[in-house]
Amino acid sequence: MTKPQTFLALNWKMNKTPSESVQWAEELLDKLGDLNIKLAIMAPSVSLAGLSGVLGDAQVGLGAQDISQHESGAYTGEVSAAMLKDLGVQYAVIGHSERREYHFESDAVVAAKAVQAIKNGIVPIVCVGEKLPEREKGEHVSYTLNQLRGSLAGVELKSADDLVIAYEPVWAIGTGKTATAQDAEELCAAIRGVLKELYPQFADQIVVQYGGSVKPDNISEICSQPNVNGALVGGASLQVAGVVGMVEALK
Ligand SMILES: O=C[C@H](O)COP(=O)(O)O
Repeated sequence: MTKPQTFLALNWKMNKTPSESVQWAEELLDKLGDLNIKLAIMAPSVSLAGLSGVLGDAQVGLGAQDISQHESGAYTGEVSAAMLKDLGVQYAVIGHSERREYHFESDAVVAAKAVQAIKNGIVPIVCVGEKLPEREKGEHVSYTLNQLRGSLAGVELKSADDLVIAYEPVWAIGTGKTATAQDAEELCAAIRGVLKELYPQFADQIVVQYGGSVKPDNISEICSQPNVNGALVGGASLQVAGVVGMVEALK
């Protein structure tokens, strides 16, 4: 199987003001050489317009960190997929564990958001992954695959490029505890198995990322696993040097 192109997605979470974002992106573009991978910034919604202006048609893509499950209407505070698309947004993180935990997003809500994204030409990066108790009970595979099936209910694809999955074990997020490359491969391979059932014609080419304390030192080993096609990175994505380090490590 030919692996899909490696995709490094930078999830800034709730960091950087709009003006800091623009300055950061200008510095990154200045320091980045030619890319042999896909690279995109997942920014807070208030920073997307400014970033869109800076990134333009450059080789760095633009993503949001969430999307409304609704098309439009009386949903105060929500941002629709169509609004994001209009700004030039190409990707959206959907169902991140922080949204599942702090905003009580269920698998059904995650699936509805993924449907909205695809309908509007935005690629959802659908996040799944177990917490520590499931890992300790040895239930991490079944838990994550159940979550995946629920989060993809009713999600239809026209091509492999319509969807990205991120496997993020919650115990490894922001803790400095990285899953081993073998842990990442175990789950990413299992995820691909479910993708083969759901989307047999596209599964081999759907990008499956790993996320959780990824940094320049460990990204290469993790992404060299057969079923790992990139990373969703939080902490190490906040400094330009960290991003340049990860891009270099993947060369
Ligand atoms: O979306 C990114 C993940 O939550 C990983 O965050 P982290 O790299 O800070 O552990």
